[in-house]
Amino acid sequence: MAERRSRPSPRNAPRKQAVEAPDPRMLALKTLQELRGGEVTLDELLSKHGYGLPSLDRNFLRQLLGTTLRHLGEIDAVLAPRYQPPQDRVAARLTNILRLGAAQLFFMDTSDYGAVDSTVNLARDAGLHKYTKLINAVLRGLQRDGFEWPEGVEDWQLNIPAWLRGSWKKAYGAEIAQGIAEASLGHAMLDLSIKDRSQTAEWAEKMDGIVLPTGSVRLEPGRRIRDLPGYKDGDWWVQDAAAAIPATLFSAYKDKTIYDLCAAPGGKTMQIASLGASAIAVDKSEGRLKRVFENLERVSLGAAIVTGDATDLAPDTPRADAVLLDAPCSATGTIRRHPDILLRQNDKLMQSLLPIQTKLLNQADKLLNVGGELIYCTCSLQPEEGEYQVKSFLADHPNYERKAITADELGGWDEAINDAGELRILPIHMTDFGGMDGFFCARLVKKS
Ligand SMILES: C[S@@+](CC[C@H](N)C(=O)[O-])C[C@H]1O[C@@H](n2cnc3c(N)ncnc32)[C@H](O)[C@@H]1O
Repeated sequence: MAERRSRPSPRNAPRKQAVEAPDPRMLALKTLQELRGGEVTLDELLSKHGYGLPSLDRNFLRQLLGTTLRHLGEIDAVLAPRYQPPQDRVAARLTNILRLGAAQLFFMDTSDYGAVDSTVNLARDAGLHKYTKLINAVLRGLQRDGFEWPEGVEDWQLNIPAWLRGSWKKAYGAEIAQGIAEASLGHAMLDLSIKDRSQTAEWAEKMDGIVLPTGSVRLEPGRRIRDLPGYKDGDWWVQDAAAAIPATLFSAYKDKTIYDLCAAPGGKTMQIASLGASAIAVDKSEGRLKRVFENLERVSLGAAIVTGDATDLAPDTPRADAVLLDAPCSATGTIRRHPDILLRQNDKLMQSLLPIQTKLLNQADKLLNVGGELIYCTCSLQPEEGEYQVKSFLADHPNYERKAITADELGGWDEAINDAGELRILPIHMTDFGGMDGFFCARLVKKS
């Protein structure tokens, strides 16, 4: 399926312009190379590499990378019979150049000539002169023969890595797993949280959006955030509708103190503060905490901010009435927004996060007053990071019990509440409204 994009400045643009603005295709290659490390996200790399690019080129960069990542399995399958990566250190770069070329050829509205020619130029500019003939031959072959679809497979089977397909099938069954996979390859809507929740309907009307049962305002994607009414005055912030649910469960905590562990960039901190509670935002990343400061400032809300590893807080750190733990996770529920997860994440990496989540849960217990509530959530579809973590925490902490999340708290929406009273949101939920990110949330009470 073709995806629309704006055209970048042509490669044969006047020399002066080419020197001033870096080639977005070269930046796309650089980004793909850096994504392989697994640590840095596409959004972080896009802000680094896209910074200062003219907006047309920045859009093209984002679209080229998004398209390549969403179709990576198909692209690799169509390249495989025509190209064996050379056994030298340029192999990864060469493969990524071909992937970018094939993405433009088959999934974007670049002309065939433009896709082949610009990819050959990219290889030359990247210092791979030796391989320009090979690239030209592979892409011309693809252009001539079209997309030769491997037999007996569907696109989601190629584009979603086997470890994810297998884990979703095991957790949810074959049919739901396929639905999750297909939905994950789509595009996400634009969701907003309104600072004054009593004004939600008015803001939705002003922005031509709808109000979801859970209270978020939903807009069509592609709107320029800064141009929307209320942005400058800080009347709302961008926050995925599923991720916005946990903090709304604290509606009875006005004037109470709540730890927001793993808080950056601060979506949930702003929600807690807007409920009239005192938020203590803790995050180990100084860089990401800057975003919390900036966000709070824009929306004129306040919170205490602590920079540090939440698993390593001083033993005399004061306790609070509630703790929200939005633990670091594989984020496999957010592939629609972050298609780089398909390339960066793997089973081993996900497994390596489990002990950190357990440690953070144990620390959350130390910070919570008796009688208080601990809300644990992750934007992962993997039960190891959600249901199993909670089950094992409860087994180790008999002084806790689940407090079921109810449909009343979610505006009557009950599709995602499981038998244990936890929230297990799947990307196939709320399809009539454009779907949801995958998400898990459980509420636990400290009885003694
Ligand atoms: C899922 S994001 C949090 C999103 C945030 N709660 C929000 O709603 O905007 C996870 C965050 O956990 C932080 N983090 C990871 N390990 C941590 C630790 N041991 N202590 C404190 N923060 C940690 C990361 O820096 C990252 O900002």
